[in-house]
Amino acid sequence: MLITTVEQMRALEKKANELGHTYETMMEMAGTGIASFIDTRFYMEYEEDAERSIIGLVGSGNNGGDTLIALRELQSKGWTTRAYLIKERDEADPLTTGYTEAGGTLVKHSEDPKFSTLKKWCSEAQFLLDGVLGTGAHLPLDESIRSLLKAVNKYAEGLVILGVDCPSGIDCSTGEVAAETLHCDYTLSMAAVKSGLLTFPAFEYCGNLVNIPIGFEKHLPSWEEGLHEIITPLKMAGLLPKRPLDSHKGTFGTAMIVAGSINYTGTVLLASEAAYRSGVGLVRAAIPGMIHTAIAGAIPEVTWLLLPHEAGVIAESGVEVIQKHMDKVSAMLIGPGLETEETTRHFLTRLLSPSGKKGKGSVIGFVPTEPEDVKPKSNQTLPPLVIDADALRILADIPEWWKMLPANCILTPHPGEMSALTGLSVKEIQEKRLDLALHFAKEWNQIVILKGALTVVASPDGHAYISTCANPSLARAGSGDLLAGLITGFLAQGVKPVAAAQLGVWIHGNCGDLASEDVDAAAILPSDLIAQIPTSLSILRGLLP
Ligand SMILES: NC(=O)C1=CN([C@@H]2O[C@H](COP(=O)(O)OP(=O)(O)OC[C@H]3O[C@@H](n4cnc5c(N)ncnc54)[C@H](O)[C@@H]3O)[C@@H](O)[C@H]2O)[C@@H](O)CC1
Ligand SMILES: [K+]
Repeated sequence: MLITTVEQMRALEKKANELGHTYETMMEMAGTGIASFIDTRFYMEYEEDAERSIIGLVGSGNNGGDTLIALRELQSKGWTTRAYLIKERDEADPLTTGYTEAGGTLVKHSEDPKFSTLKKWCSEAQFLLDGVLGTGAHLPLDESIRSLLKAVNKYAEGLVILGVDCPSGIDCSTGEVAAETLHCDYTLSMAAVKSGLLTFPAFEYCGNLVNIPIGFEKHLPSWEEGLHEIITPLKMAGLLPKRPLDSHKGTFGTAMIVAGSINYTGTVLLASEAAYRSGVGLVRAAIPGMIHTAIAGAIPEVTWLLLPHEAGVIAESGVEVIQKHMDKVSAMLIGPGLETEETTRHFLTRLLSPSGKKGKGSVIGFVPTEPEDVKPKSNQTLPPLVIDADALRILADIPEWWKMLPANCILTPHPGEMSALTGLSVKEIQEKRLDLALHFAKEWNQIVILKGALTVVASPDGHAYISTCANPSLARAGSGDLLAGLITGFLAQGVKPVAAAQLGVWIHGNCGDLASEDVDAAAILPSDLIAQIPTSLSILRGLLP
């Protein structure tokens, strides 16, 4: 599903119109598409004709036009339909006459100044189509529209509300929301979701997003170029790595998880288990050796690489141990629970960069058996990387840190880490999530996953992919380890970085939705989310032909 700004959409429609796919045709397709979605989606639930009753709120613009056509089509499919005209439309408007000729009932607000008909209709209907305002809306709302929406808010309780293109009262460019806006159960987006809806609080009013094609695809074959996308399960299913029957563990790669410290042990387990459950052949966790006994029994499948430590954090000389064991590692996650001590900073910079300077710190406790004179390999020899959590914090303190990284690493900052990396405030970041993620992905030449509700995956090529998952069960310590582990697991199986990032983000969000289906989200732990990965994967595979 694609995302457009209002300007992009207008330009596309104009071009299609010039090429002979007229505005009238697009509106006809919009209206019939809405009707067929509603009829198909709700047919089984509301089989009795008497139960299939819908009111359309019809505004004066094209959004109202879409709505009249949809009502006409539903009327001819056997629904009981009623059109409530907010403002006068032209007497000779063919959309109005087409609707009444199909047998539809129509009332004008001027004939119902106290909304008594509206109230009665609401009490008799199951569905409400909100076609008051579309992309032409500008706030503040006129008093007439405010009073109408207020009345509907009062009378339409319990109805299934479907927004035509957007919930009326939202500015589709800025995302600004009028207080009277109806909370929709579905938003039926014409051709693409309008970008303003993918901001808060606008998104909270949209319900489920549905795409309604308006038929300009064949006239504008390259219309999708340059548009951002919503991460959809259907697309994700196509990105899953294949599982050939004659496979062996080597077929699915090896993920190395460089993580953990004396204070953060569980993080290693969460990331490692998530990587395994993504389907990877082997997970090797590179940890400060002293925490091994505490966690080794927790997941029998994980293999370990014990690194030297200083007071419980990975020590600089861990670099040589890792470099000796890179054979077959097909993706690496660095960061969860590392902490940011001096020796770990040196460890990270030397691991990432051939020019990383040796630090002065001494190694206490574990002494590596590997020789000390192994030269750091060029950073270009590192496998695909995911950089998360404390590794991001460490990098943030290094001027032009991104130059130390190979291109196309996956960085997974939450807004606080993004703030450390960019020097911007969390507020500034949250206000312009999409723009900033794209800006910095390009500047750093890295894939940026800006986490949080409506997570953005921004690629350095200027494309962004947005998750429409907004589930508070994901907002908990440890949830990020799960995401980073999943992505690393997919990378290790050979999935391309931008695809692995999207797969991880979708499955992570879906695990939150699955885990909170029948229980309170407040009680869900990241380990409950991990338990949902197999179900989530089978949902995706079930979508494959
Ligand atoms: N242009 C096209 O080719 C297509 C447009 N489509 C539909 O058309 C919509 C856009 O149509 P329009 O440009 O006519 O815009 P709208 O249907 O959003 O309505 C604009 C009208 O609302 C009034 N208005 C705007 N802000 C207001 C406010 N705050 N208070 C009171 N009145 C206000 C304007 O004066 C104008 O009369 C889309 O959202 C979509 O539903 C679809 O039919 C597909 C094709
Ligand atoms: K609308």
